[in-house]
Amino acid sequence: MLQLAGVSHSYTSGGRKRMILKNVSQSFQSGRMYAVVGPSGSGKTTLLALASGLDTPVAGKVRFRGDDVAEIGLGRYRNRHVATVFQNLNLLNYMTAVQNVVSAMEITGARGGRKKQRAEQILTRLGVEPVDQHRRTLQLSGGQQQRVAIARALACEVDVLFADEPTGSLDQDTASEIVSVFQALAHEEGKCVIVVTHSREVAAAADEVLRLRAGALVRG
Ligand SMILES: Nc1ncnc2c1ncn2[C@@H]1O[C@H](COP(=O)(O)OP(=O)(O)OP(=O)(O)O)[C@@H](O)[C@H]1O
Repeated sequence: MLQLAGVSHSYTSGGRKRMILKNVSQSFQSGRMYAVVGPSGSGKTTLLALASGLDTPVAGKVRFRGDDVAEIGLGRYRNRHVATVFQNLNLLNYMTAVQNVVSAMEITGARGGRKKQRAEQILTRLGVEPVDQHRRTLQLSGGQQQRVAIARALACEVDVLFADEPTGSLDQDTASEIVSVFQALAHEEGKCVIVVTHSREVAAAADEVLRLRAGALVRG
């Protein structure tokens, strides 16, 4: 489904170049949940940015179903095939949960009518109660906001879902519920779910744990 082939990346700051990822190769399959772990600053978010088409590696390729995403076009790849739940969620807090999901459909150019009904269906599937679907997201709990952010990401029928530290601000019970949502998306809906996390519980729930250290990505 998604493949990193010899991916390297560096940043230059203060005139010095620092290699963050060194010749990383890894395949990601549909129907599986992956956890990317590693110490702070090891390059987890960088890896996510490259794999999700937000940035281009300095060397190597990111392939989606065999095609180089640079050739698909990063914008098209991001719009049609992948979605990301960012750490800060990026919700429009003055809007309701449903309006947030509908606006994501409009921004990404989702086709078809009945957007509101489709948004309600996605939110219901993710466990947001009907009464909460029509409240402003500002009034929702952290766990509910996280579900709305996932629903927004799923507003288009994407194949790959990325999440950056999705349980960082949640209590343990709510975090477990969100982890179950990711597992269900992988195992029941066949999505490829890639989660960057510091949490042992999230890592333990993944089908595969990938560890970043000194620019290399290793299993386990
Ligand atoms: N745009 C940038 N310009 C320069 N350096 C950057 C840039 N983005 C990230 N870095 C540096 O690259 C390194 C890897 O950052 P990254 O955010 O990928 O790590 P991380 O593993 O996600 O860290 P954390 O767990 O703290 O979120 C860090 O040293 C960071 O300061």
